[in-house]
Amino acid sequence: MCDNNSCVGCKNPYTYEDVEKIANFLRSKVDIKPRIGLVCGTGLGGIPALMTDTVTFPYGEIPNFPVSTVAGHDGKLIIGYLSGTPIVCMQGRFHFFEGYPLWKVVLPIRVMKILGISILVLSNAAGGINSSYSIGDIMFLKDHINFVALGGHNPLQGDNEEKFGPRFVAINDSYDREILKLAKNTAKELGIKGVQEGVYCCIGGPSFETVAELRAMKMLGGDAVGMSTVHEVITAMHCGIKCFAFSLITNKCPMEYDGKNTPNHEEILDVGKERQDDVRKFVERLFKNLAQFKVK
Ligand SMILES: O=P(O)(O)O[C@H]1O[C@H](CO)[C@@H](O)[C@H]1O
Ligand SMILES: Nc1nc2[nH]cnc2c(=O)[nH]1
Repeated sequence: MCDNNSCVGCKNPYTYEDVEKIANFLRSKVDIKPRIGLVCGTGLGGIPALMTDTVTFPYGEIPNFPVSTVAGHDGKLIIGYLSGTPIVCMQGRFHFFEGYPLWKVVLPIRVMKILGISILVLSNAAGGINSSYSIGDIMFLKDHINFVALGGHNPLQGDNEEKFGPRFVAINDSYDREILKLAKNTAKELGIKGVQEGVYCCIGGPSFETVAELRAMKMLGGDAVGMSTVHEVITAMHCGIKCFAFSLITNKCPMEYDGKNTPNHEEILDVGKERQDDVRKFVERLFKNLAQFKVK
């Protein structure tokens, strides 16, 4: 094991106070107290354009923060307002496959917690496993299957930091039912087509899935697959943040051995661009509706 706090096997060295220092750095530069956090997935980095009164921090300028290495992830933390609500937005996230240990992938969520968020909205690009899904559909997550955690990698591993939450945390109710209801009503209000509700499977990546793996996921009840989100959700649940997540279905997964539907990152980015108007409209209205949402 190396000592640079970056390899997968490294134990999380960040105490609550270390994370607080990062939050204090941000607080020293901006007066806004964010209420909601937003994580923009692959190809969904256009959402921050909707924000007002923004202060932008490239990840490289935040002390002790990781940096984004994936195309479609700009690598900026933006604090400002969305639909009148103070928010903190990650324009680009970190992934396990980038070589970061999971505790580092989720570090921004703990920073957001200390900044004061009580709700986290996450987005991602995902491949559709459910045969009734079409490219461009928006799937609201009702649950997930986390193959990374089932395989032994969990962002909460290592010493537990009690100031964030307990050693053992229940995550059977990760996707807040009330926010999910609000999101469904929001999509209905706007007449957005192709809205689904389903189970997101998380793999480590960066290779996509084999046909046999996809068929196994389908048998287990998975509707879509990607390489992110669930680690952030686990961390948010650990420190008492309510979560809502949605996937943009950017491709149909290859469920047959016929060479069709082979996923590639460029097409995934293109679908993100094609659907950005509806996604932006939805996110803007969701945040407007969330402004009235009382966190219990
Ligand atoms: O989950 P986000 O960050 O949207 O990224 C998705 O897109 C990438 C594949 O093109 C993978 O990283 C997958 O997880
Ligand atoms: N793992 C995975 N991630 C994706 N992100 C977007 N599409 C896909 C996919 O088909 N598989």
